[in-house]
Amino acid sequence: MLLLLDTANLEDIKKGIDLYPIEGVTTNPSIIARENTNFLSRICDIKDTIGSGRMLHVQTVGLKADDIVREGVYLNQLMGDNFYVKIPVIPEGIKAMKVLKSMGVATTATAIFTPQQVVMAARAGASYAAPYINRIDNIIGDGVKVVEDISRIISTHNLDIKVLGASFKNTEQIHKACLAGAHTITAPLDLVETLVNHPLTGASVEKFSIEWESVYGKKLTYDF
Ligand SMILES: O=C[C@H](O)COP(=O)(O)O
Repeated sequence: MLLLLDTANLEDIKKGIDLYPIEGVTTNPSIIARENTNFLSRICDIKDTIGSGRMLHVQTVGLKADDIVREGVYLNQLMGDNFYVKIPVIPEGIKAMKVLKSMGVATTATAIFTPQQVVMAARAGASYAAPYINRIDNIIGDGVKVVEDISRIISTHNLDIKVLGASFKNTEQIHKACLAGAHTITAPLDLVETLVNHPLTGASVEKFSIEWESVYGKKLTYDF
């Protein structure tokens, strides 16, 4: 179970990798546009910030297979290790996944709303599939059930693809997607923080400090 940050905000990425066991970053065109900055220099800054040991999944913007492949090859050469070209599961995207697979470039299938899209992406050679849990819930679907079905199809048919749960809006969706078999989760930093923070944890720590300080004061007893 891996945890990624779904953001292109450098401050959030720095804070996230400093505090938490973050294994990488995912972006899409909306996330980049929100930063309103130069796309390529921001992607390079993200890569420099996370290093080569963490994954980076960057989405293409082309709508034709040739354009997607051209973008993918360029970004892959620029980013080096641990890079995934994130491609929507439109027909031209599936074609691009096949071509990139034949060129040895790793891809992540995104904008997934149905399990059959994952079957298609897996056969086309994608390494990850990103179902949009909250966007499915928003159309009165069941995002977690889609993850469950995807996980079942992957294991039943021994497909070589991992589930990268995306589009989360609350902790419950993340919790249930993990139970449903999501291999990796991507979420913005504020949501990742809700996975750690709990009022009773905070209250317990506060009580420890009060009781310690009532006897020993604020100083530690260690002789560093
Ligand atoms: O690229 C995938 C994002 O996780 C989509 O998230 P969103 O539904 O919050 O825009």
